[in-house]
Amino acid sequence: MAQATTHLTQLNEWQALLAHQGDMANVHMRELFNEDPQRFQRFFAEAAGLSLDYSKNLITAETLKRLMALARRCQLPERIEAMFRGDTINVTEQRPALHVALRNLSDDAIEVDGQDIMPEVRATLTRMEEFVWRIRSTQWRGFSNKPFTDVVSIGIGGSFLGPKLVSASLKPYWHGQLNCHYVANIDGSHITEVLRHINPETTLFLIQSKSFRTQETLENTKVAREWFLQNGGSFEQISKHFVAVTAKPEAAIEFGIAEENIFPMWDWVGGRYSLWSAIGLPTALTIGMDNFRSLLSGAHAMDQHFRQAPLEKNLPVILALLGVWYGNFWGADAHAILPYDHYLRGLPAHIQQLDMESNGKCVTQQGDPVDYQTGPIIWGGAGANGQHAYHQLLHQGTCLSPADFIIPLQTHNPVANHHAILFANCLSQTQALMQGRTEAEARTELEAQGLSPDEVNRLARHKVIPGNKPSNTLLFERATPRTVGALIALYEHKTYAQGVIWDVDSFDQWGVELGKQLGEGILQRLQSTTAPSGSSDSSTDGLIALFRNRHHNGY
Ligand SMILES: O=P(O)(O)OC[C@H]1O[C@H](O)[C@H](O)[C@@H](O)[C@@H]1O
Repeated sequence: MAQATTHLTQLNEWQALLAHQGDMANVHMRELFNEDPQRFQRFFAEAAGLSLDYSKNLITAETLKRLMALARRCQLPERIEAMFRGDTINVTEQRPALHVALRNLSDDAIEVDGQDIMPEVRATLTRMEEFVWRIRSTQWRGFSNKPFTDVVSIGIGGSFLGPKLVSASLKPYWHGQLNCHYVANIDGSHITEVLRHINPETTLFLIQSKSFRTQETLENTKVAREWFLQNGGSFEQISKHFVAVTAKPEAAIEFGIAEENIFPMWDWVGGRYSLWSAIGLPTALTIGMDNFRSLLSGAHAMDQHFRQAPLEKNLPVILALLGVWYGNFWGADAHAILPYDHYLRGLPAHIQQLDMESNGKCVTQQGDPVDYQTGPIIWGGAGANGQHAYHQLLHQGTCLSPADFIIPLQTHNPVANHHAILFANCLSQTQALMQGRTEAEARTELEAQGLSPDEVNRLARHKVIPGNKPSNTLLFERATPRTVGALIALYEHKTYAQGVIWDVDSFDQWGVELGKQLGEGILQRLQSTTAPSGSSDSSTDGLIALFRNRHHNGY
């Protein structure tokens, strides 16, 4: 879909932001807070059980006005509607991106090619419900008639990170009898370590692959099947233990999965947006279908907010525009996701795929090279751990990485005074990033410690913290299925809104394909038992030779 921003950087709204950044360049956030006692209330928004304090940003009301003007000029409201309507917003693959349909709990129809897709979505949820019930109630058992104790999900990328994040986030809701494991990597150690601890009689394998042709997933599935057959299982019993989720059922059947054990996926769901589909089965098995539906309802609440709230109060839009502000006007090329919640520690990895695979693009939807920065490097980890490691760079380093601090008001595990201490750590970080410490303050502190004037002179400048580093604080009551659903959907929509501003296709991932294509040729050269034919660059050839010397003496 063409939009009005082919020359984004030439737009008046873009130029106005450039000029405004010049005005803001020497303003310190300390001053902004001093000048306006209402700053917290002014830059605070809520939706779907999430609260966003975005007052600790390098912004004024004027900044927001100009960012909103850019969003309107880029037709963001129309593009949001286009996504919900099922328009072909994935232009290179010529299809809609309808993850919102998977959590559409309203009665509204959503059409793809004139066909309402909601009946199929609802029917799949009902099938999942029945399946989850049969496993959890022990109606469906393993080959020796024992109930299942372990679920192993085999999948990678979007068929791994999302469900793994949700499973870990909702550990307090796990069914006591079922353990959940994930195998993704084509590194024998991953599957070996999982198989080492489970029993084939009581293990259910879920093969998760939209395309059903992902090398890592298929190779790991072969290993799992072989292990099953060598440890008491038979060919006839495979259907009791192997279930697949895929948009290519014929490939799964050919691979040996029983037709009745295949759950559908659809072309109109991107892998990194698929945890809401049957790809969420490992999660649904462990937390139960009621909780899985709550997860969907949280995401649905965020969907409605994204679709209906004015841009000025719209959480995903605010986060998206702040990202544009820093990436395109302040030179930031990274963004940190810092969950202060043990259960949410997988969030950075999921958002990393979601955001970087969606907006790591260098041409517009029309294929023209962009002359501005698109998606940032997403990184992060759990707080407070990071404070004792990489936060140093946030405080005193030379690169700018705005950060989202994410923390619940209440913990699932009230141990001693831990949660208050955790909360205090989180707030002290955002405060330190914002206000920093001046040289005068550093000197006063050193003098108060009784240091000599020489020592004060020697140390003061090292103790200066520039501050003025932007952060958002995202709060919610507790990590429940509903809030986790809303939180993930928030980042999905932020990603889409940024893709709209940058005019990129947020739903394809052609860059990933090149490595896969080259990998096939290299594998052949590594494994051929005769002298390998073909050559490429000297580095790759040299590394291939090292591997071959180790594995095929003589060649
Ligand atoms: O679900 P699959 O078809 O196996 O794909 C798994 C993953 O692999 C690909 O390489 C893509 O980069 C991901 O977006 C995708 O989620």
